[in-house]
Amino acid sequence: MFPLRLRDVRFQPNGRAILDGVDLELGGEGITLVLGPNGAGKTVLLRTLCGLLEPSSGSIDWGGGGRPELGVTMVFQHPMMLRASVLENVALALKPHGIARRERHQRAAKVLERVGLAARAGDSARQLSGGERQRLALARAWVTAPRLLLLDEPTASLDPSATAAVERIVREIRTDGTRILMTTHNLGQATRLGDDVVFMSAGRVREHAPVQRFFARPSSEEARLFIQGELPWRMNF
Ligand SMILES: Nc1ncnc2c1ncn2[C@@H]1O[C@H](COP(=O)(O)OP(=O)(O)OP(=O)(O)O)[C@@H](O)[C@H]1O
Repeated sequence: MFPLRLRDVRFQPNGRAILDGVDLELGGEGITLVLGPNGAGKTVLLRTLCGLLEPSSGSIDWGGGGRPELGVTMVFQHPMMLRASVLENVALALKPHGIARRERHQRAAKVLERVGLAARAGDSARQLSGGERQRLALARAWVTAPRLLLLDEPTASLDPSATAAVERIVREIRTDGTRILMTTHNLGQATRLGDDVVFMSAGRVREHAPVQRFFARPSSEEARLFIQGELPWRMNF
């Protein structure tokens, strides 16, 4: 599946360029943070990689082949919970993988322990708080051991302790061998979690750099201004 190469990828519904010629290459390991101002096309990029949106033109090369049917999973900013128990929400994610019901439940129970939701296994998933929902959504993805996990602002509406819990889980998923591509507006989070940064604006990738270098010496003026606009806010708290 890797290296994953995007060449001149465009998404232009009704002629408006949402992705305006994205070039990007991703190796098989680590956590890549996708940063950029509102409307830059970050979510659209993730949805395109997930197969939810079809590019208007350009090519996406998954390590020499097409997008694998299983192995790419996306967790949305506001994940939908099935009207079922917490355990069932996780176990059902394994159904397309052809795993028997009993084993689905066993694997789901193990993952729920890892995200700190074992005690809630029998509760209705729809009763969970925002932070618990995000942890459940991550468990649903993790249980399938995806090769690539796409996370769209997973901590956008969470308090600091729920955010820290999600960050810990994301690190563990990565340690288990999953490649992660994640959007965030939290620059502190980017420095805590990221190996590298993809900076987007106006539908294009302007910069792709190791996280320290991006924050210390952004190569574009636009990235520098973006960082300056955000960092004082982060440092005041
Ligand atoms: N399926 C779609 N069809 C047409 N336009 C879309 C579609 N999805 C998103 N857009 C538009 O594409 C632009 C980029 O949206 P996107 O959600 O990718 O931005 P973003 O960088 O994730 O921004 P934010 O940081 O605010 O979440 C927006 O103007 C949005 O309205």
